[in-house]
Amino acid sequence: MNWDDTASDTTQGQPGAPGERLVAPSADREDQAVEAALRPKDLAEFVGQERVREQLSLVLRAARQRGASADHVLLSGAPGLGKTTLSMIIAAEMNAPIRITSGPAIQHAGDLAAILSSLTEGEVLFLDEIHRMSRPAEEMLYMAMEDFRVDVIVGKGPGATAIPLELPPFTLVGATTRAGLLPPPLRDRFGFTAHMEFYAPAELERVLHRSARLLDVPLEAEGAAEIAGRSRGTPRIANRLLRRVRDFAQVKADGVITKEVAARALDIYEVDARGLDRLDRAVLEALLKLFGGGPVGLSTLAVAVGEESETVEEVAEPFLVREGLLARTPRGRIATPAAWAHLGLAAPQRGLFGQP
Ligand SMILES: Nc1ncnc2c1ncn2[C@@H]1O[C@H](COP(=O)(O)OP(=O)(O)OP(=O)(O)O)[C@@H](O)[C@H]1O
Repeated sequence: MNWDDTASDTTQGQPGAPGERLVAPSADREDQAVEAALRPKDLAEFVGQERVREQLSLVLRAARQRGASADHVLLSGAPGLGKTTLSMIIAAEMNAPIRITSGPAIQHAGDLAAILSSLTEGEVLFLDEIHRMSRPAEEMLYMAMEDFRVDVIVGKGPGATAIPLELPPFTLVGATTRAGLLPPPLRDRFGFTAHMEFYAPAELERVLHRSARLLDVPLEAEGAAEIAGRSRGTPRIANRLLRRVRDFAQVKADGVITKEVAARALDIYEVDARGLDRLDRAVLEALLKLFGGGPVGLSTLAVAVGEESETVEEVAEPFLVREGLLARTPRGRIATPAAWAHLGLAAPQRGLFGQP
């Protein structure tokens, strides 16, 4: 098979700036366009998250038996793990319509009142990034969740009056990256809270096989394993990598995604066997090769890789820490023995107190 000229025609615009990263967990425009087609439609189709699925299935079945709307549900977890998908499944399982909005879109209590007052009985309201709602809207939500009622304030100053507005029973599904970001009074008003975990490689393989079937892409078991291992525990990233590998398989091979095709394609896109991309590797390499594994301060490390401190701290480090390759200590960033091993370098011998 001839792989020769691949690097020159497939790396255009990849992966440089954080927004363009192939391994970014948040959705880009292409993801948004194709994700609807790949979303599982019911709980049985939703891969992994066994405990959440089991608990949610009980909550929904009990509500259906009572003929009532389901309890409010809070979903916490990193981007791309399936919170939006799950909210749509909740609506589908309850045979109810769904309204989708997000915290940042609700800046005034009036915005929320308008949405709440137009809900129909049993409707599911999905509020993404619920921790980013404005304070007055948040307070209005407390009452809406508990009593299915809001007070709409009319007028200003001493003449202002509160007009109570009855709401039909609805189910709020709130999503947040961290439940700890929510004020306790809001958190307490959810009847069911689910924390979504990163997916195991075998689960991502199932996600990939399902997506490949829907996209009509021939995917071998070992090809799926290769992509899953590089997908950072995140279905959205797995699906995105699958699309890039499919392009490669189509242009440079016979269309079938084998282990070799997947590895070769993702090497070209600089997503390594553990899911690190160019920026992650640059940070790790600087830490090991320039600073002997640390400790080194964040700003020094950032200058060494030619990035802003925030980019290193918010874009590269969380995954490196999660993978156990880098640790943040009061004295600075340090590499773990796994980091040396991952880059194929020998770790220096250290003295009792960490000095080389
Ligand atoms: N458990 C799963 N099984 C199969 N596919 C999944 C699963 N979870 C997520 N996906 C796929 O990953 C994509 C991203 O999922 P989704 O949009 O629900 O993530 P999210 O957690 O809401 O992300 P964000 O926080 O960025 O909105 C979807 O297209 C969906 O197809």
